[in-house]
Amino acid sequence: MVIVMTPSATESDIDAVVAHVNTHEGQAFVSRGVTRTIIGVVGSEAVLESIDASGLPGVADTKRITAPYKLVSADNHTKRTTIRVGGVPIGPDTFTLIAGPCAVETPEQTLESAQLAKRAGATLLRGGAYKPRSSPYAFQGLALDGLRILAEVREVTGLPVVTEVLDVKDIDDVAEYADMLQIGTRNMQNFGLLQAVGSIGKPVMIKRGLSATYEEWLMAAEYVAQRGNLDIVLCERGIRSYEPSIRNMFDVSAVPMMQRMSHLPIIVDPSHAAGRRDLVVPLARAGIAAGADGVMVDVHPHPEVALVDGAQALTGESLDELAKVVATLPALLGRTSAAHRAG
Ligand SMILES: O=C[C@H](O)[C@H](O)COP(=O)(O)O
Ligand SMILES: C=C(OP(=O)(O)O)C(=O)O
Repeated sequence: MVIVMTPSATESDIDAVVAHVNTHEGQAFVSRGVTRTIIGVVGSEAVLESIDASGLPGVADTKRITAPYKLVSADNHTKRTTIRVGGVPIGPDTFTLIAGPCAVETPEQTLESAQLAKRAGATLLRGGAYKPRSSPYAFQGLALDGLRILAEVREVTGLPVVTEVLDVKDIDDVAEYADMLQIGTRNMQNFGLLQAVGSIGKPVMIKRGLSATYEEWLMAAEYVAQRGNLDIVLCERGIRSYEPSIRNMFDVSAVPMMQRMSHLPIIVDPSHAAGRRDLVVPLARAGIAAGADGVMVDVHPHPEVALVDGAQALTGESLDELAKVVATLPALLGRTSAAHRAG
């Protein structure tokens, strides 16, 4: 970490900062320049976490340069990044709705879901062909057949496809059909998978791990970036909590925090956070209001017979309600809707 002093900082301001660092068991190295003084601070992660010098007299800025994630860090980025998925932008100036079925079940169900999604304002289609299920006896997805269905539905609707890859052995297949590859919550720290998707040159969405800290999440993104791929979208999807009436605890702070810690786009998935239809739109509203660059939701034409996560799928009135929110709220916050732009 470095602490940058203002040009008018006095010797006693500098001494006070050094004393502050020392009382937190850090080591301070004072470097005096022509116009200002910079204090380098060395210490363990915990020590650096505990030192907050930002409010001390004469301090202009504090910068952590010891972050274990560097390429995805906000440091040295004056503007947050916009990435493109099949021509659709995701970034700070636009708002992107990604919607579709949790799982690809049949060609008809996928097409109907995509049409519902598009009508609600989605410009990207989500849908899982490889499903990460808690039970090995639960529906695991249609695999390659599911990918082919997604590609057919893309042809008909024009919606680029976001779909999950679970295993390194499937990356080539998924990359052949997908416009963006999704790393699910359960694989956020599957480092071999992260490195492998980082090498294929297609956008990657990284969902926050079930109990991951912000730093762990960004280190996961760093694994992808380190392989040369900076086209990464972060997705907050709720974390494990002790509250049984909701599936996961939607962490709205993750949105502004990711925007402070990283230059990458951040979207939210209120469906997997809530696990129940009646909470999806309120959580989507909260995510958008907090500054999310997009929202990803599950939709299904007949949730009562869905093979995965029917309880959280939007349909009918709940989907209409979401459509109203995405048509109005992002614009109020100065965002334009992310229309498809080729190239
Ligand atoms: O996207 C859906 C996931 O595969 C699903 O949420 C997994 O959860 P479950 O297998 O515990 O139902
Ligand atoms: C499995 C999914 O989500 P998560 O990894 O967040 O559970 C999904 O989006 O299909």
